[in-house]
Amino acid sequence: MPDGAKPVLDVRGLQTVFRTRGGDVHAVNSVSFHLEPGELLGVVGESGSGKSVTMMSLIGLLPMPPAEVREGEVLLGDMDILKISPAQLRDVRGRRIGFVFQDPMTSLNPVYNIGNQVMEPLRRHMGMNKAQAYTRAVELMELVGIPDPERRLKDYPHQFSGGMRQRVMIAIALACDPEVLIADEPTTALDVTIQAQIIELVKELRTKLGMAIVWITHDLGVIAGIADRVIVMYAGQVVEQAPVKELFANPQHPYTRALLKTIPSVTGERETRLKVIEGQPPILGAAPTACPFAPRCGHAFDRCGAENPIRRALGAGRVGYGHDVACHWDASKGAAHA
Ligand SMILES: Nc1ncnc2c1ncn2[C@@H]1O[C@H](COP(=O)(O)OP(=O)(O)OP(=O)(O)O)[C@@H](O)[C@H]1O
Repeated sequence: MPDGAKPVLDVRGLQTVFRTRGGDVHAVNSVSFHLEPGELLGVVGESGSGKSVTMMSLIGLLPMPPAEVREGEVLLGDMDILKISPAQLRDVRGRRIGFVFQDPMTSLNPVYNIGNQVMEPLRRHMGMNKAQAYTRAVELMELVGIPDPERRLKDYPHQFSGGMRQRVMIAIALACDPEVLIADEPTTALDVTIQAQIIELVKELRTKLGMAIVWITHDLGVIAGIADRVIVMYAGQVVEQAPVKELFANPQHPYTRALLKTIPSVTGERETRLKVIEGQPPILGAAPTACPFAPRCGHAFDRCGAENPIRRALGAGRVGYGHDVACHWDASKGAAHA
């Protein structure tokens, strides 16, 4: 997409706080990113970096309270979906934005058969009658590679394997032909072979259907195989953004560099973790005023403890397009920014 063309989804300055008895938790701190038509945007970061809370905030799936979206805009086309009514949001969610989560067992209702659950969004959002919804449900089951769809629609979630349940979730997410699909660690609970099959399926569906996808994972190895562009999150902030090849070839942020070193490598028969990043991502009681990665960073200097760096573009581009990073240390020069 040329710089300046209209994104499908444009998230600007999103800030989400949990109000807990122990005080506020600043889970999402001024997050901005956009999604281009048909692209697959990877969102990476360790557990607790704010990936899920960001996505749940923007589709209104967080329990409020304790969560509170304090600031930001989420533009889906021209509509700010943070400002619409709960009923309108329910319609957007499911019809224009589909989502798939990590554990399909908790997302599927155990007391309804699969047919009911695949047909539900078609009847609710697309106004289909029972016969139309059934025909479309059979098509969807075929689309996601579930054999013998007519028989399988009568089955209940517990009669499906983990991988097949995730295929059902994808069928439900795609039922209304959404513009955006949000997949939050969709393969984490699955074993490696099934994981690879689901990733292949999503790649195939993307080519066939052309929707834009946000794929959340802590696994950069997965991202390398599927994403067009990546945002790296730390402490509820975007710390780096780049096209996938650029990110792997020329990582700038010390956190991204450390994450890249944690990609498992296969040595003989054994998978080894090369290096783990020492320490933990912080739980923030206030919006960060210093660089939240500084305590774990080998390049930190005075300024990092005093000022939270804002994202700056590498080269002539704009932040959010091309390559940008939020760091006081200039990786290309191996020195602090002037
Ligand atoms: N209900 C809640 N109450 C208080 N804090 C919460 C709540 N849910 C999430 N958080 C906090 O929000 C921050 C971001 O969590 P989030 O789940 O978005 O991280 P994540 O990057 O998606 O991690 P994971 O990969 O483990 O899902 C964490 O510090 C977490 O402790």
